[in-house]
Amino acid sequence: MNDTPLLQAVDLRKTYPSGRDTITVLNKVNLTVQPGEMTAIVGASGSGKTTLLQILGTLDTADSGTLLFQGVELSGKNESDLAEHRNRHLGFIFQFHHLLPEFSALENVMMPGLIHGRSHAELRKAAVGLLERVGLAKRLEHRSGELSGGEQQRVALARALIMSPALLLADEPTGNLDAASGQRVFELLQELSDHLHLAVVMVTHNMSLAGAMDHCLTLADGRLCSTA
Ligand SMILES: Nc1ncnc2c1ncn2[C@@H]1O[C@H](COP(=O)(O)OP(=O)(O)OP(=O)(O)O)[C@@H](O)[C@H]1O
Repeated sequence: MNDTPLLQAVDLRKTYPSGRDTITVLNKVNLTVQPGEMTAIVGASGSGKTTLLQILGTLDTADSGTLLFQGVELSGKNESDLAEHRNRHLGFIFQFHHLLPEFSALENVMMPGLIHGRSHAELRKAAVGLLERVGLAKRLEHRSGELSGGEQQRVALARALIMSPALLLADEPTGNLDAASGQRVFELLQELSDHLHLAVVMVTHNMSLAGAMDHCLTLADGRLCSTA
């Protein structure tokens, strides 16, 4: 059996300049994510959760430490290789979802696949399926700028999943959803994790969701620890 972790972060350190000083946001952060595992990251505002997620997604770099994906070190790769890595393996969902407001929900979800040359018919089918699963079957042709905040967040989730990523990095994906929609999004992620081995690393302030995931880790004082 291949037990190479999907993602492994070793001794990540990240500092930011702050006036004459530097602040250490991450200090020897270690994290291992196996295929299909759901990991919650919780912590106080400003503790570095978003910074960590961005580094795990290669959207930012650590000052030191190692990041491995399927056993391959990413640290030395150039930007075009990293972009290819993100497109092939990662899905992102952030609080600010960056949908294209003039395009329909369906077009927004299909967009990443169209850019990468997938067939229109196959993509449309997959996008419709995902939008149905996030409860937006009746909003396919709505322009995304005319959807509610929660609906836009669900479109963003469907878009993040259209390329069948191995790892979804999610920053507060249920933050602006009502409880029922948040629960539905969470159940969809659980189903994808169970059936398709989608791994999820999710920053959340929702402790009941965090507690329902395989692992719940707290970021505090630059360190990541198991939540008691
Ligand atoms: N580009 C930057 N330059 C300087 N400081 C930064 C930068 N980005 C983040 N920080 C600082 O790093 C710390 C961690 O920020 P980060 O956004 O990762 O926290 P967070 O845990 O995600 O917070 P929240 O829960 O409020 O979203 C904060 O003190 C923030 O001010």
